[in-house]
Amino acid sequence: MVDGGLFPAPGRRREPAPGAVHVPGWLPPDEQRRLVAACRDWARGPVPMRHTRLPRGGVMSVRTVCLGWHWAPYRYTRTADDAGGGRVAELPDWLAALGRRAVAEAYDDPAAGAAYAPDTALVNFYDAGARMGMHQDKDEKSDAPVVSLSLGDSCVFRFGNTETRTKPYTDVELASGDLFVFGGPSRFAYHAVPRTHPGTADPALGLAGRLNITLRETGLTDAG
Ligand SMILES: O=C(O)CCC(=O)C(=O)O
Ligand SMILES: [Fe+2]
Repeated sequence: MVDGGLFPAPGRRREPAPGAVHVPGWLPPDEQRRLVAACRDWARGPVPMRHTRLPRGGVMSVRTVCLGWHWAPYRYTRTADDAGGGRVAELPDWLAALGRRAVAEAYDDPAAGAAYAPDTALVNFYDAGARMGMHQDKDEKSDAPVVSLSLGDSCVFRFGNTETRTKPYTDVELASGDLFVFGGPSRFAYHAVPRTHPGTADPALGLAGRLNITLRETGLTDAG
């Protein structure tokens, strides 16, 4: 099932699963442009954007660069040991603040927003053929929500359940500027990006492809 129909009204919240909230058109165009520019900066280093290698030999089709903590399957470290060894860039305060606003508005809960303290961001770039298989975000030692921001080409975002990587799931269309937050009973739900829709980005954004930023709380400290 596709959630929301052809032309969902910007800003209307919907909840494909308990604790999973989709806010279409959350980021206005100027904030989208600012984020695209920031992603370009982060992709330049100190750690390069790379196709993540999986332990069984696979290579992810998306390219990823991380802020705050570096994710490589299946843990977080401060240095990018599978991508040149550099120390990851800081997660900027303004991005954490955007995450707090996202949680507050998605859940209509200012206290939940104020309590949110993301310390890592994964920035994924999808070219026309890239996708992401069904997985859980479960390397974090915190059950705080994941905040997802989408830019550029729209995609199909498959949002499932916590038990299996199969049905029941809901296929949600994520477009540029959309916010998706998953926490509470949906925090560890399986999800995927089976495909993007190449060429659907607004040319004014200046991005060919899709960017997705997820903010997370790792629950980690440098003390280990
Ligand atoms: O690209 C997306 O919308 C989802 C990305 C994702 O699931 C992840 O980075 O773990
Ligand atoms: Fe994920």
